[in-house]
Amino acid sequence: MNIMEITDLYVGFPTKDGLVKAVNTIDLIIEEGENIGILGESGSGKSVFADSILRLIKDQTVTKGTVVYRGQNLMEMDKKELRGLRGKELGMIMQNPSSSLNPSLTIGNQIGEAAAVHERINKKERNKKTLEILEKVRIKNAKQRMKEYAHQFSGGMKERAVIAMGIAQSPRFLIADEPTKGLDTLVKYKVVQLLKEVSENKTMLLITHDLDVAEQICDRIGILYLGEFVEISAVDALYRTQLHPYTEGFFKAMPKNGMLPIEGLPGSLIDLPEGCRFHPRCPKCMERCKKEHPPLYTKQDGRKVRCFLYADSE
Ligand SMILES: Nc1ncnc2c1ncn2[C@@H]1O[C@H](COP(=O)(O)OP(=O)(O)OP(=O)(O)O)[C@@H](O)[C@H]1O
Ligand code: NI
Repeated sequence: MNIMEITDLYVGFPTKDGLVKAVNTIDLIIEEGENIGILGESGSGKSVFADSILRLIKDQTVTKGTVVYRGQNLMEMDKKELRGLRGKELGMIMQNPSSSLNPSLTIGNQIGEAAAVHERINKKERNKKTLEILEKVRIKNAKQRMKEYAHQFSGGMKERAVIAMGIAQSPRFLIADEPTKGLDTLVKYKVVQLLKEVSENKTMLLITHDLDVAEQICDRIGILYLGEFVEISAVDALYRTQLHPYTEGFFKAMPKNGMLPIEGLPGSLIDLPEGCRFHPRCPKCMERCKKEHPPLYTKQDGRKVRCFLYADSE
């Protein structure tokens, strides 16, 4: 069953230099229970995409398209309805724990607040619930630690606290933006284990740069380039073979694959490259790619790829 259907999603930021087309355009169907990864280099639009689903983007932004979550179009919902869904149905694990944790509130208070938004519960119940959540994200000595402040927490512990806030109301759908960023290998591994646990029986949209993290957590992956998907595929198939030349480059740029950078720089989001957006950097560029914008082709095995090399494979 589909839990979310995203159609023609577009997000543009008006700036003095022109319209920054950060998401342009995304179609994606997410099935209930799956973990879907969104990968792409810095600036490809991952965070804007995630934020736009929850309508966390400022009002003056130009947004188009529909995001239908369990039959309701989030883009047309009024703010009050939307607030009712956030946290309870749609949980968010924000990028950057340092800015999403309030330095002047204890960790316990913040999680308690996140847990009790829609419920009138007394202090004792609230503390009990907070303790349960902290234990769920495996923060040791939770009773003591809930009285502490963010600055007393290590990087890994802060990430756990942010995850705790995201899952506080047991949402059905979790969005996690770079939850392993800046963590060293061992801590990262533990956070990955935790994300696997907390996403059981949930749907999760995970944003990451990290191919190892995505491989461990996700069932399916979408690769973003300049605000659009260039490839969407099941994890196993994708890690065996990459179809799009950009995806191939992205994999080769990973440290364990030789760290071979993709030549050139991503084009401008204000003046998007004509034709295929990747063509100026593509080692396999053909004449057609310079003029025509390729659609997302669906291959017989279900993999999707936005590249004319696969024009005959549908
Ligand atoms: N408020 C804004 N006004 C103008 N441009 C913006 C705004 N917010 C984001 N952008 C631009 O949109 C593009 C996509 O940004 P986004 O944060 O989604 O990238 P990302 O893929 O999440 O990158 P990272 O991996 O570094 O987190 C970037 O070029 C960014 O500069
Ligand atoms: Ni981001």
